[in-house]
Amino acid sequence: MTNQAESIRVGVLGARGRMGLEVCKAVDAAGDMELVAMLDQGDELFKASEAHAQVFVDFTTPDAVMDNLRWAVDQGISVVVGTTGFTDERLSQVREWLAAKPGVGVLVAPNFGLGAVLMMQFAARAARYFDSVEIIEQHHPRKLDAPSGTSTHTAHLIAQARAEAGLGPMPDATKEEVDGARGADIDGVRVHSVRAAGLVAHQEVLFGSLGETLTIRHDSLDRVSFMPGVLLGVRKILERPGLTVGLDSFLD
Ligand SMILES: NC(=O)c1ccc[n+]([C@@H]2O[C@H](COP(=O)([O-])OP(=O)(O)OC[C@H]3O[C@@H](n4cnc5c(N)ncnc54)[C@H](O)[C@@H]3O)[C@@H](O)[C@H]2O)c1
Ligand SMILES: O=C(O)C1=N[C@H](C(=O)O)CCC1
Repeated sequence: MTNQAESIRVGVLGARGRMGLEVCKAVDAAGDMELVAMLDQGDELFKASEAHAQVFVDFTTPDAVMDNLRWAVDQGISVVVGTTGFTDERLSQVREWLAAKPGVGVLVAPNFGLGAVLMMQFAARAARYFDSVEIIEQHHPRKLDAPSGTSTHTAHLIAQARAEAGLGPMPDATKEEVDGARGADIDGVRVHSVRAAGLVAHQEVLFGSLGETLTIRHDSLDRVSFMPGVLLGVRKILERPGLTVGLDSFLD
């Protein structure tokens, strides 16, 4: 049963989108949360502060998210962000805004699937033991960006682990005859983006070494897979001022 006195007041941005609709349902069904605002493109953000939202959940677009974040942080509203497109420059900008608002928290998580978080952790752990690694991410064809936020984050983690282990570039004698044939180069890791009807969100990390390969794969078969992670973010963000990147540190 909802205890109104302790409920977290949540506003959803991108509420009419694929993820936003799912988040509204999950927040509405959570006994410890109250859905106080459902906003999409064209709606005025001040409606959420009028509704006294304590936390925003943003699943909008890479073009929209920074303006939303700026406004929320200025208003003292903490934000759980699933929207992709976060470069190092964007993260530095958010840190700057937060420096002026010490009580406010922002969580930017490239993937809220708990299995996906583990897949990234396992990939980072395996990285030092293999000569080669490539990432194949697969998504539905209405996705606006490539490569995915998850694959970019995974590539950063792998590159960091390889650098810490003193590994050099991967063996690869191939001359690319057609641009793009070898995928995108993210921190020295090749990332291949597949878009096909019927898919939701999937990623394989393929490692190779002498006479063996290791494949780590995660599949989100339905957008409900992201909801436990989103709700965890909402529950924890009010105790986590400043910027947090990735859901990892919110897990026990
Ligand atoms: N982190 C994760 O676990 C995760 C999971 C799924 C999707 N995503 C990301 O979330 C984002 C949204 O994905 P989606 O599939 O729901 O997209 P979508 O296109 O279905 O939904 C986006 C919604 O945002 C709305 N919107 C656009 N500008 C807005 C603004 N200024 N204010 C409020 N709403 C605005 C659009 O009208 C649309 O309804 C993408 O960046 C996607 O990559 C992240
Ligand atoms: O459907 C999407 O869009 C997704 N985007 C995220 C990404 O870019 O990694 C997470 C998975 C779903």
